[in-house]
Amino acid sequence: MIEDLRVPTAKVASAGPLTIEKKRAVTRHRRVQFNMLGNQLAIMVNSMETEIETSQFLTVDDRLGRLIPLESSELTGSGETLSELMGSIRPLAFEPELVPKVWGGYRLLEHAARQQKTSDYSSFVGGNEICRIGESWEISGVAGKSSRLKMVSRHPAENGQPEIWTLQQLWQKFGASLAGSSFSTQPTAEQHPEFPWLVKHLECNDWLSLQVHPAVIPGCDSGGLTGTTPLRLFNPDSANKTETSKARVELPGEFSGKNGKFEFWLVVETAIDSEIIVGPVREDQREELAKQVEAGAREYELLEAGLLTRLPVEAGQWAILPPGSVHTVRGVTILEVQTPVDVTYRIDDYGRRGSDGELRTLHPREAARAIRSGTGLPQVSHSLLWDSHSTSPVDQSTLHEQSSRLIRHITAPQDPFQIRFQKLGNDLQILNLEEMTVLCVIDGELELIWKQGTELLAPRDVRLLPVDLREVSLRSKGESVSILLLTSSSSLGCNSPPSVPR
Ligand SMILES: O=P(O)(O)OC[C@H]1O[C@@H](O)[C@@H](O)[C@@H](O)[C@@H]1O
Repeated sequence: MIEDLRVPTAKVASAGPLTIEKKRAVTRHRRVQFNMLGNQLAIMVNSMETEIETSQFLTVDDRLGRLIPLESSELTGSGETLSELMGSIRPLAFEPELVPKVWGGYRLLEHAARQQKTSDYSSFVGGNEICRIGESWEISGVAGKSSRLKMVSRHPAENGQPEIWTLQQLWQKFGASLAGSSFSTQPTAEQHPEFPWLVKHLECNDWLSLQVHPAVIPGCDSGGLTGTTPLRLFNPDSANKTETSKARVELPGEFSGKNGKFEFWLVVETAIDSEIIVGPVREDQREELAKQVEAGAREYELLEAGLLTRLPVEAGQWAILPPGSVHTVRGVTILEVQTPVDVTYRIDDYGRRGSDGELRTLHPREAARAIRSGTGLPQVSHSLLWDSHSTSPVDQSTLHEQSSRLIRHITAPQDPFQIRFQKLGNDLQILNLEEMTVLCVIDGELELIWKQGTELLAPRDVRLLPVDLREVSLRSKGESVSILLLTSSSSLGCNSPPSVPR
């Protein structure tokens, strides 16, 4: 039987993370886990030996249903600068967070286990049963899902436990060390600046939902949720596994406008049947696509109508998906960079059921609205999407070859972030950090050298390079290494393409 969970109120921000204000997260001898299943909050009650108490506010990590402390920039004993906090300034590594998905696989899980030299996979899924993992969040400042810094602080908290910093906390406290003073990282009355990028690895073993992301998250756009909704409790001990609580989630009537979700995908690995579906193919199809989506059209109908196109994909191709682009993909692992908006509207999910056994929710109305307010056509590299006579800006990247190095600028200056792909040889290259940079290793081994240290990075390793590092040196350990560099749009227009001096 489920005991009194004493959940007073929960505020839902979009369909994403919940913030629950409560003094006791746990009933006697039971651990309570929270999970967003579709549009419902599920609460899972596990028998536990010990009681977990917290006097803090909690946020709900809706990926694995774990409770995590609410973000706070009020950590104590932490030093005044990033350098003091960490002993010295260095590239920042974060704990990857694995997210179960119906379309996922086991490669991200295997990779995480290899990294930590463990064969206990269950530790990566919160002690739950091993399941398909679709996403590994590498760099995130998204509220309630902010990445945890791998390094332990030099200053243990008073209770002797090392402090665990999240990226969002670092961003708010040491924003200038990370990004320079041009970035505003302090909250104002109107806004609470989030870390500007979200970096994930995706393993899409099966098709993602056919989906679209919004250009703007308008008022009342709560992913289909309005008013209040009863909490659904998942209880593994009860016969029908679920019970309904009297507690209700209070949904805000309005969300303030927020910039939408712009996505970049680099295809890293493919299978035999790797394919991508995107649309609209032409601007003049946007309204028709929106109409059919609103009327509940399935993927095959949209393909038959020529409103979407289906293409084979290979490793090394990339896709640029501005808000309002309809897309899905299968048979790939992907490095994904996006603006930090965790809102997806599903058009078709091929009748799949989520971990709760229920059909995953579709959002035809919201999806149609997102398509109408789209800000550009989806682009897939290598001119695969449009034929060579087309004037569409299929491949807007510019290519520079310098001896053993190859540099490709993928994004356009007006895009919300800048992506640069580089292939390096084993001669030393100096990267001047004029702005905060995220470094992702795609293929090969990379030696990363900075003033006080050096580190050997492998494929799928991701590091945040604070601007205070000033410069790092890069060198391939083998014949060559492929890396992706992510920077902001701020300095773009002026010094594009940025130089990488020897
Ligand atoms: O709604 P599902 O199918 O789970 O897909 C959701 C996922 O879609 C992908 O395209 C990306 O946007 C991911 O960041 C997102 O989490």
